[in-house]
Amino acid sequence: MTDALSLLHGLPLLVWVGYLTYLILWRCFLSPLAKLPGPKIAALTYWYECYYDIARPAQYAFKIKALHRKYGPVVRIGPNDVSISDPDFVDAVYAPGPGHKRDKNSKHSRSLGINSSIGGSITHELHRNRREALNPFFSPQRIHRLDPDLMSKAAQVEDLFANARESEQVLNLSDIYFAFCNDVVHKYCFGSDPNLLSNLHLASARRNNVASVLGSVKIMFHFSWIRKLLQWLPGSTGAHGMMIFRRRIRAQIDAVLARDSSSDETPSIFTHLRDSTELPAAEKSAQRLEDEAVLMTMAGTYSPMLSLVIAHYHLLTRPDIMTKLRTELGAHGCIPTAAELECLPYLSAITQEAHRLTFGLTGRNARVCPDEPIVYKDKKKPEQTYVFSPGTSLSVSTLVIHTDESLFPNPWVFDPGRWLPATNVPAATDTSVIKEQKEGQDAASVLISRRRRSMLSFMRGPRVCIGRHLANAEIAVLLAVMARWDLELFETDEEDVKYKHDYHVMCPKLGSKGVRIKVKGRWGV
Ligand code: HEM
Repeated sequence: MTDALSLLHGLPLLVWVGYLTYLILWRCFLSPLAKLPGPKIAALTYWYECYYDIARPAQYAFKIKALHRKYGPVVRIGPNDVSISDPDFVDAVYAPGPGHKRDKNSKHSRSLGINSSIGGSITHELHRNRREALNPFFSPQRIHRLDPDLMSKAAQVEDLFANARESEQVLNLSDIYFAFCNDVVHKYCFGSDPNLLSNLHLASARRNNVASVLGSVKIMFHFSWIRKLLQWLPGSTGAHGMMIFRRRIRAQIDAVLARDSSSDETPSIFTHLRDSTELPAAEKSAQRLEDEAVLMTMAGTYSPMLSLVIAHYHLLTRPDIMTKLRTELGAHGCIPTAAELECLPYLSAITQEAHRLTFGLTGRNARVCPDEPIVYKDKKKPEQTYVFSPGTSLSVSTLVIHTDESLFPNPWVFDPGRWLPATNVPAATDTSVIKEQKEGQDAASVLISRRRRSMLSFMRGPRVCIGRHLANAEIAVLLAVMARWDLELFETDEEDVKYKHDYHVMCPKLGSKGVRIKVKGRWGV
């Protein structure tokens, strides 16, 4: 009897040991993925991933790049994670075309804790239904209706520059652009302008709060179970920052749900979701709408702010680029509409280059095909074919592609010329260009369209960033504003804008205060 009892007590331990042995054997030696090149022993230890992600987030993406250099285009980077570095394989992973499904990797997607948002939707079908409800708000035509809002916010930015010139005050562009994007997206979501641009101290606090949320993403990625615990520890963790952020958003959602359509002053994205007759009730619960709004406001504020400060930093350090932009804008006395600005080739090239060096999402943004194998053929070794079975987590690293020297020579240099035909005549010996060239198409266009196809800033396929047209409209208008002012950098250098850490989005040197400037005057006046 005693023997039987002690056996029973030892059972949980036995089950654990058995399970761990199974994991180690399967993941390291028996699973089809174990045969891939890459850090095999490292893949054995889940802790290796944690170490790189949490202790050395700066190095993680660079580590993947180094692994590709060593092993080639296919590398196993985690127990169930395969990284591919071939730009021509981007669409097979992210945009396979109609009839093919791509789920998200549930572990990767839960690190922000907004599981019921569109971005947190794991399965292809659930994501499609949520996306359909939001799509009408994000077409280029619909975004251009926001021109009056963009113009009035741009005028506010100009007032800030004018006042700072008078008072010789130092301005923080990161705070200003954060506030600008926040006001625009908040009004679109909820119908009212929070006017963060009128309170730059608050904008700075909110920007730092979002940065602290992002700073904790890697810890949450590996230890999502401690979120609940950490959020009650004030100050020290991003989890607490997220709780504060969520409360603010929840108050907006509760206010929307408390009203009905007859009392809405301005229709907005969330009044539309509330009144939708197509969405089932569960999709309109306060909790789900809160998740959706947290994603929308966070993504709609922080990411375009990053592209804007990167563009502006380089315009201020590279007078040749600023001169070309001013020449292109020269004919326009007042700020043209976003639609007009987006047709300007040099301005669009600056935008594209800023997106390239902002890198979109820097972490592993994997896709899982649930129902069919994905086949990859190595171009350099035609005899080598990889077949990834359904359920394999595949990702293409933005850092690896955006700094691929064969696509973007001198990749860390900010060079809008990469996106313009006149400055991109490929060598006559470049047979890959010749092969791709269609009748009547010049070689430069082939090269540029290959670069465009490889860009991952907004991702590709059915989960491509829904806010990309809004982001580009905001950037176009603010680039036109930048060109009208003579500014100089204040205690800011490249370390304040360069990719140093991977916190889901790129993060410059820790402790950076942002891009700061002094206003010398109106340009040309
Ligand atoms: C330069 C600015 C921006 C960048 C670089 C960017 C980048 C991205 C990327 C890479 C994704 C794909 C995420 C994934 O695969 O999980 C994404 C999705 C998303 N973005 Fe953006 N974004 C930007 C601006 C915006 C703006 C202005 C909004 C707001 C209106 C926004 C809202 C969203 C939403 C809601 C999703 C989820 C879409 C889905 O899952 O279908 N983004 N963004």
